[in-house]
Amino acid sequence: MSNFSHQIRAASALINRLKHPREFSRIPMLMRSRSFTTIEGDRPTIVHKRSLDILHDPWFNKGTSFSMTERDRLDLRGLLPPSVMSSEQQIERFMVDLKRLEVHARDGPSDPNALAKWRILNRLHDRNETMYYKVLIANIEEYAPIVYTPTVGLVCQNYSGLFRRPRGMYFSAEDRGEMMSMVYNWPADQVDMIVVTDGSRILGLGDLGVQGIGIAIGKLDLYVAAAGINPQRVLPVMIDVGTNNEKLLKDPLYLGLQEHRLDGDEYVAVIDEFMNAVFTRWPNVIVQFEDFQSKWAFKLLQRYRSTYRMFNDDVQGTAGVAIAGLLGAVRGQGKPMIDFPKQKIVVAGAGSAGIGVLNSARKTMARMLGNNESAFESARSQFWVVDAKGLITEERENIDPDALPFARKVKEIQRQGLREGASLVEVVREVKPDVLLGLSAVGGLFSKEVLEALKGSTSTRPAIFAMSNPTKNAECTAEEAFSIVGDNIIFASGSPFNDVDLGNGHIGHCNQGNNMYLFPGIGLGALLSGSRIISDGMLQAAAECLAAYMTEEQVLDGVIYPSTSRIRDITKEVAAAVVKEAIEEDLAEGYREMDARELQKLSQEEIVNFVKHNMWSPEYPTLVYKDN
Ligand SMILES: NC(=O)c1ccc[n+]([C@@H]2O[C@H](COP(=O)([O-])OP(=O)(O)OC[C@H]3O[C@@H](n4cnc5c(N)ncnc54)[C@H](O)[C@@H]3O)[C@@H](O)[C@H]2O)c1
Ligand SMILES: O=C(O)C[C@H](O)C(=O)O
Ligand SMILES: [Mg+2]
Repeated sequence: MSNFSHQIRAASALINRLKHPREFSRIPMLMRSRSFTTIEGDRPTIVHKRSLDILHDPWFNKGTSFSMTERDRLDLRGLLPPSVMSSEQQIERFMVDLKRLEVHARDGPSDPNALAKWRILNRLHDRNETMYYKVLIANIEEYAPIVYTPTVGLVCQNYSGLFRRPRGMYFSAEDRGEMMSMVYNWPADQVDMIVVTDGSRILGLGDLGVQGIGIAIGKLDLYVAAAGINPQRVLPVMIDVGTNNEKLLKDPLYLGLQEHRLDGDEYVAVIDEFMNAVFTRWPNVIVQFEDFQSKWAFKLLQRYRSTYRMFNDDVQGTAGVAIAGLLGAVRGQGKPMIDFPKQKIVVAGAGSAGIGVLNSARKTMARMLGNNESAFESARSQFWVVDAKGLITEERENIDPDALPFARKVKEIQRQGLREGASLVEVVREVKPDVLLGLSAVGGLFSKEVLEALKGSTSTRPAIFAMSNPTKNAECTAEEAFSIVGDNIIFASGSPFNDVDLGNGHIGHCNQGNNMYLFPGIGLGALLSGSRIISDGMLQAAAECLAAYMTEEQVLDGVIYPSTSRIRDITKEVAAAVVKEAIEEDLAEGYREMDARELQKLSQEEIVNFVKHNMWSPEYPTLVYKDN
């Protein structure tokens, strides 16, 4: 199908799905004629170790849950207290310990116990993965902010002190020429998902060097919890090419290479070598690039996306989540989706995330306007982009080529009473936008003055997206947004905030606009489709699916993203949408016994079931010992 007709079809499908969100998102769960074997099925797991080696292996350890017969078979008798516990009892004991620290888990770093909770959870992760994921999945709303954003930011900042056991792999600039053999040091013969970072832009915390590995670990925790990727098949990776963080360069306890970052061709050669090595050992793996500084994020994406199964979460995952939220904000104003191209959008931040969102929002508008050149051009004029130097116009010197398509024309902005470099408050005051979206990494950027200016918005219900992470980098808090701009707004933030009591019996809803709603489904869908690449269409399908997940009633209540507690269900739907799109684009090559021809035959409902039955759940398998 040509790109053009595909996009037309996607636009009408989007409108259709959004008209009938329930039908699309609540596919009946009953199994139909076709049945699928799960990745694991009910087969026992073969282990080649016994005794203490089993107890010390978090992949196989069941702790006090080993039955007596298993204790006999695996030479464990006498190595554990005699009482055999059910996994529920095990969790109950663990939770007593964890709950001692219970204060306000959702407050992230402002919760003085967040790091202590992370430590307790991390120790469980290190000794018993099945139980760890059981706890995480059952309490995802409470513990996502601990193992993921925002606490993971604090973990990365304090990594040298927190480091106990290694998790994942480290490839350093000193490993050049060795990576192809090094990948064989990883114990798993099958790896489905790699999240890789070079630590150069960790959340809004800047260059954290080797300490950034925490981000890859946190993202993969969600891959297991939300997408049901088997934890034995995930691999967090840190590519340590040095750091430009002067504090770390001087810190005698820093665990990474204490030299300035490699750059230019040398840097690219390291990443090339890594990609070649991992795809040689695991040809079906999916590699998610995470928290690379913008300078490299786009270049590496362009370099690899048509040859490897990879995507950049900050550019592409964030774009999809933002589009879903922006469409939700239009519906939340009581307007039809098709009004999206009329929205005036001010974006603060023109880095990997901001530019990713802008490109995607512009394309979505253009599709709705007829998908031709003039539609694309007219969509451009809906955006005003402000970066560290103020409003970006054609007069900007040494303009970043990625930002150039969004530079305002001088005549245009003069008419609006603006100029090159105008401040955010001036832009908001003059433009009176429907949406103010922040991906600047500057905490408090949406100051009282800026929020006051937004009160002049021409929208009936202005939307504020304070998407920067972690909490202290959010452009404003939910409290500030509701108290200054008023009750009738839509608010979303990258890190979780509590809902706001508006004092009149009403609640100001705080949405979490975080790419966690998409990346696990994109990865799972790409894996199960067996697509060789991750196409724009697959990413668009993921975003549309998330947008369609919310009902009319919810969006009118200001709820534009689902609750984290729904993340496993959303991920399944998103993955199914990605698989379906891969099939339609003729990219799907199949997964295991489900080859491309079999995939082609599946109905929408069967695709959802196929996804569901390939999601790993944290249940202890029967262990069978076999000599190596
Ligand atoms: N919510 C999410 O899902 C999500 C996803 C990706 C990134 N993020 C967050 O977005 C932030 C930015 O990420 P990035 O990769 O684009 O970073 P980046 O460093 O590449 O870009 C930051 C941008 O903000 C601009 N900026 C700096 N100061 C500014 C100011 N005073 N006013 C306006 N703009 C200013 C910079 O000029 C730059 O264009 C980070 O905090 C990150 O955590 C959130
Ligand atoms: O990690 C997150 O919470 C979202 C995003 O990928 C970010 O870089 O901030
Ligand atoms: Mg990120």
